[in-house]
Amino acid sequence: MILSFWRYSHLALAVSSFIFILIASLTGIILAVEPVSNQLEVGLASEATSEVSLAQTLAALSNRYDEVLSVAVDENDLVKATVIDENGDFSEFYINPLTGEKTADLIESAPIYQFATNLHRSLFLKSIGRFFVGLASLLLFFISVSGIALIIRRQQGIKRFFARVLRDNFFQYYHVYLGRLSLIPIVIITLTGVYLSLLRFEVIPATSLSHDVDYENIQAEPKLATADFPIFNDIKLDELRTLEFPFSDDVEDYYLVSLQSKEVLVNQFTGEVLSELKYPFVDIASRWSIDLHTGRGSIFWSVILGLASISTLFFIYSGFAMTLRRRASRIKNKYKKNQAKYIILVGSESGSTIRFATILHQQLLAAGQKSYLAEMNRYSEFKKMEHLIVFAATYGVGEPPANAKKFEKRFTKFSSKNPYSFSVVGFGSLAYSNFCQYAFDVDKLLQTDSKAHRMLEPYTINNRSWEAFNQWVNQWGEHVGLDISVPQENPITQKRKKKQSFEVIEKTEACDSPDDTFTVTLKTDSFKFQSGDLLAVYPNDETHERLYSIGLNNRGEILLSIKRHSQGLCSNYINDLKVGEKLQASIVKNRDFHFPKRARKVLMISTGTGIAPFLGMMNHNHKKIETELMWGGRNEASFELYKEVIEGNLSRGYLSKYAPAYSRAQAEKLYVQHLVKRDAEQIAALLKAKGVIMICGSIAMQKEVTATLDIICRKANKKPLSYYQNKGQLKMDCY
Ligand SMILES: Cc1cc2nc3c(=O)[nH]c(=O)nc-3n(C[C@H](O)[C@H](O)[C@H](O)COP(=O)(O)O)c2cc1C
Repeated sequence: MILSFWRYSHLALAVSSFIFILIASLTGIILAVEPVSNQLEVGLASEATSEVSLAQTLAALSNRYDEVLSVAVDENDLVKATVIDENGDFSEFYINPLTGEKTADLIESAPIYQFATNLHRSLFLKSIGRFFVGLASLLLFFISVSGIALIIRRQQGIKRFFARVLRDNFFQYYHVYLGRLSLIPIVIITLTGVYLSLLRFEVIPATSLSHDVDYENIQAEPKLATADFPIFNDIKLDELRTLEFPFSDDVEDYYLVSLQSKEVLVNQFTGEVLSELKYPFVDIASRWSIDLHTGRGSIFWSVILGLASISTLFFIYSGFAMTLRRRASRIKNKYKKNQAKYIILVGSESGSTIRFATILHQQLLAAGQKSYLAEMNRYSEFKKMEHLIVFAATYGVGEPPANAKKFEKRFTKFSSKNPYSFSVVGFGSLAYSNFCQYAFDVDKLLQTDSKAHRMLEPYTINNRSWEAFNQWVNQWGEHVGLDISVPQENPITQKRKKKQSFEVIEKTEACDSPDDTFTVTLKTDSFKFQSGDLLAVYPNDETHERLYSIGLNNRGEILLSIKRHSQGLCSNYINDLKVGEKLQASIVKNRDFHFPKRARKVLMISTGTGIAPFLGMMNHNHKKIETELMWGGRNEASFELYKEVIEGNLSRGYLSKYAPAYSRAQAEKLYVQHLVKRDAEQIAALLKAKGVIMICGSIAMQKEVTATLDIICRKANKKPLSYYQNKGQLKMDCY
């Protein structure tokens, strides 16, 4: 519920103000360039410093010009003067404060900046426009606040606000990632924008100082030369905002000196201070607001403001892309809830699970079955229900998604009168330590109903795998006696990966290996990839793909290790390829499973063909990061396939240690989790010292190893394994 509130607020605010924010961001980008170009343009003009006094500058100016009207220091700290020259002409320019010499003309704002300024400030609509711009600024501030709440929730706590973001999909990832980076500038831009609007509409009253001068007793004697006024000798140029000269020779007219924090009136003949008043807070705050909002005077801050504006454009785009994706997964039903025999309930946060559920729902309808699809929060009594199917994603720390939070309560409230069968499918990601936890919780809950009969064990689907979903539908169809199947081509991730030919340049034969395993080396020209990325191979048609973990050999070619399954379409297809032949495949980036660039120590754990990415990683461990490989296979003979690479890397120092766990080499079975347990102390120390553990291989092995690691972490380091996983110290790619 909490999440929904923030999410809907975030979205509603964004929708209601998006046009204004779009205009403000676009013009903001243009306006951020102006202070930078101004500073570069007047780069040679002299700066005001604490070395030069106002008196020195005034003396220099009076030697050069007939009449001086004012001296000012601008936001770039450059000194400018307004003078009347020998021809009686009025001019304003930058000066050298020591000589009074003109150094540069004043910069005129280019038409593009004037246009952008007007649009940015008032949309060319004067007061009404200014009002909407101010309001949009306030709304953007609230969007930022609701965004902070969403990030805290997503990152599982305020303390983890800046912890690594686990990558779910492109838009979500960068929305969060950039959101955190640009948060502070955006909050500053919005608050200062609101402040300036309040000032403009006099909600915050503008201040003017009211000096109390004793005109009765003003003296014109003793007369001093301006350059000898003690106050002008005391004022250094870096303290000055402006100095306005007296209008006339009347003794009542004075010098008006604006300093950074106060305003001073100075007798034009004697140099006596007539009045001195500090600026009120509103004035100081206004100057700060203008500087912070416009970036004037600071190239660094202008660049930050420009980047924040660009990020805002990305937030608009990615935010709407995510929303459209969610809306695309709205639920439609043909039958009423009490008419349907098949009830499909779905728990989904960002909508993808709804799309899987919809596909099953449509297949059932196409097969002439009465199916009803609903969100888990809408659970109630379904009078004709015979089969309940729950598709549940997991969020937070093994928690239900937003539209399933009320499920438990409703499930205990509404009980079914008739017996029914149920099957739970969990949607999650192995990148999280509580893989599909919520689906298991739902399965447990359903088992408490005496009318319910569990037809299938909970089935888990990692990263929206279409293949896994396909398999489950077939399995479930068989159990309920329905001939249904899902489309072969994944309609959810329609975006096709770019395919290319890969040439086989080396290969071993599965039949020569005791484990029916072989390696194949492939070459391609243009794809960029790293060890740990995946190769999606298409055996004979476009629809079936199989993913293999890539290792790079010394020449930068792809090395795959594949176990041939007797019925395996893809493994047999690759095994039958001859050197020189080509296969169609594409690269799938797997950024979360790349070799860490900065870790002090790395422990690689794998079984069977899961060794492939690690072979590649060690081949390219040029920095010689201390790296150990634990590998589980049947016996020494299984190791033969990889022996040359491993021994070569051990002797080069690219691999520090190789620890095998041969399950069948001795009477008692030895698995990698036993090695992990044996080396518990070193592993706990490795994690403490910011080392990284990488796991690749079967899911069964992954479960055993992570359970053992969790015990070690809790015992030795008093922290769960998820603590290290969240810090990016545990990387997994299991299948
Ligand atoms: C913030 C966040 C937390 C997540 N937590 C888990 C988790 O604890 N366990 C898990 O298996 N998957 C977790 N996932 C992965 C999602 O369950 C998975 O991406 C799922 O396919 C999303 O389905 P949906 O699009 O229907 O919401 C998480 C994803 C995000 C963005």
